[in-house]
Amino acid sequence: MTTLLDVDNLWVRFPNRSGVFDAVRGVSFSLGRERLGIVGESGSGKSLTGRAILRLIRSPGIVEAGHINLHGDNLLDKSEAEMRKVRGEKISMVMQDPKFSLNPVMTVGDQIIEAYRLHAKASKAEAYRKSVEMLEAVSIRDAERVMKAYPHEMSGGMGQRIMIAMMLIPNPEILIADEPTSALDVSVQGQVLSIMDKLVKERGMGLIFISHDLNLVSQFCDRVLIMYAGRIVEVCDAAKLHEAKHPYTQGLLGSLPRFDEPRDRLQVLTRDPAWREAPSVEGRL
Ligand SMILES: Nc1ncnc2c1ncn2[C@@H]1O[C@H](COP(=O)(O)OP(=O)(O)OP(=O)(O)O)[C@@H](O)[C@H]1O
Repeated sequence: MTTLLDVDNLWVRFPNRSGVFDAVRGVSFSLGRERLGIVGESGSGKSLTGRAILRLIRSPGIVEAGHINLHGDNLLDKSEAEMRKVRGEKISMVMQDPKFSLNPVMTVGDQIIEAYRLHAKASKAEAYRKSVEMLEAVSIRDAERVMKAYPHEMSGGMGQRIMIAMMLIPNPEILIADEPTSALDVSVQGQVLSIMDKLVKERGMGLIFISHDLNLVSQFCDRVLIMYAGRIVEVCDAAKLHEAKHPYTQGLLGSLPRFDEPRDRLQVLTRDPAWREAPSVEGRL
């Protein structure tokens, strides 16, 4: 499989009064034209890993890595202006709550048209037509009405699909989706997942899907990196996640409620201090 992105020995550090807190500790992995899940409990470093790739870690946070190569081109060597281009054209990121990403005082239509015209020379009428098409492509019915609406008038699922539509305008090669469906109800979640699935299969996009939901990731992704305390503790084929070997992954799986095997009590995850110290596992293709 072609490697789109290669992350080598990534660290994210935050200086504090007592020294430095290492939130991501030497993570290495690659991404092909696949659905790569990153799972782990809250605070394990999943979101920071995604943000660090796009160089979105704010000061005083520090990002260090051997390289973050996009087609062999190291993103760490790029200027801020070049990074804006990467973010606009090559790698897009969808966050959990689209309401924070959409401008509240502009109609949905004006925002999509503006985003479209930033990337392609087009008349307003042409951009309008394309924008309606884009909304239809993410299964929004009544797209013309939605174009006239403001973000607060949208449901969470609708907002998320609009964000995805906007992210697709530049036809990015990589989409980083950070808990993109956790605020959505199950049927809308299914629609959003199937849109992302299509992008991977039909456009050959690479998807990094960050989630704390192991069941969802095992069903939706191809490969999974399991993170604990800023490191990758295990890498699995998603379909084989239930055969995972690391006690942390087993513990996460054991603490999930199941319908087929009702349990009186859910397992409590006891953490072994040695897990923190073990070197990060490589998640390369
Ligand atoms: N700006 C910051 N300053 C200091 N510590 C931070 C900062 N941002 C994140 N952290 C810490 O880094 C760790 C990893 O954060 P991260 O957001 O990557 O976790 P996560 O695995 O995505 O968790 P969640 O599922 O809750 O989003 C957490 O302990 C968090 O408190």
